Amino acid sequence: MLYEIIMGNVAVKIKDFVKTFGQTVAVDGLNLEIYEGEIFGLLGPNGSGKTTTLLTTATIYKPTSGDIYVHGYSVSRQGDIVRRYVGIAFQEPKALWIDNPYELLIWHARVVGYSSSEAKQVVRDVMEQLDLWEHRKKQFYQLSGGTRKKLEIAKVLIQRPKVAIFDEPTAQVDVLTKHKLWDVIRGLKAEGTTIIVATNDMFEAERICERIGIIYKGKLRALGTISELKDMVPQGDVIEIAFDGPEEQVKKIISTFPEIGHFTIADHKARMFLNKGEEKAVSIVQALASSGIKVRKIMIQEPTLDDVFFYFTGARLREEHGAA
Ligand SMILES: Nc1ncnc2c1ncn2[C@@H]1O[C@H](COP(=O)(O)OP(=O)(O)OP(=O)(O)O)[C@@H](O)[C@H]1O
Repeated sequence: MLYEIIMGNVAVKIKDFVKTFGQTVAVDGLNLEIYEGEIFGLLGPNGSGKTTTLLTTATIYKPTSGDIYVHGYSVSRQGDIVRRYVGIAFQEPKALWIDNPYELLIWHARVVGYSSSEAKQVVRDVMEQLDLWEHRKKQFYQLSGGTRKKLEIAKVLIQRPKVAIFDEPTAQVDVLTKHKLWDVIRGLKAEGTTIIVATNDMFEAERICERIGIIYKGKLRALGTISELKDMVPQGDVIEIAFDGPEEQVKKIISTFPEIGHFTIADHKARMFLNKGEEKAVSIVQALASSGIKVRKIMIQEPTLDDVFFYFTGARLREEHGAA
């Protein structure tokens, strides 16, 4: 685990939330609570309803039915108050009628309440922090994908909202920049910010999210910490042991462990499928060793988040959008 999770006050409560666009049901009865100070990940492939949920939380859309509450305030009825709590980094910069990144961030800083001189200072600080300063006067079309993402994230850093929302913050961004942006997000968490990240990248989810909601076709399919979700996959862990000794004997020993769902033995290698493999591996190795079997190599593999996603949805995250 990356962080200790303390389930505290609810920062965002999503209650029976439905959003339709014409005939399209984008979100279909979502219920979810996000706790103050956590990094929560909404994990799902393109089109699963993540952006719609985030944009509604940020009061850009209104729910078709149900509601979302931010620190107790309804996005449907108290949007003005909700907007004081929420900041969002969109998938792509908007407001591109503004001349350049610097002017965009100055405009944003003024909107969120900085005076003119404060705005200049905070914009410069944040642009320097994100290595954006050299791009400040460029045209938007000249910016790389990574720089555009940073620009959106800069808005959140300027605003310092209580609830910070990031919609696919590192999609199509190079690895170095990804790490930098993840550090920025962790830094906000360290300051006590509640963070919601929408992602279809399981590595991103593993790196930064403490709890995850798996969303697919507008519905929540599973919820938990990453290790809880992995443990929910029946016999999701694999222990592979290479050994010297008679295979028949190894088969007998392994059969005495009821927690091993099934196993195969071939070429002096046993592959066992079970849950909580890390906890069980020691006793399996001890049982083999005390019967005179020499264990040459042991490998424990837990399910990937893609396996978890498949278990709950029948679909693959990777296939549907090709995450690296
Ligand atoms: N403004 C809109 N008008 C019509 N349909 C929309 C609109 N926004 C989203 N949808 C549809 O709602 C569904 C959910 O889309 P949404 O953007 O919320 O998913 P997502 O998981 O965020 O995916 P992506 O990463 O592609 O944004 C999709 O079928 C999408 O086509």
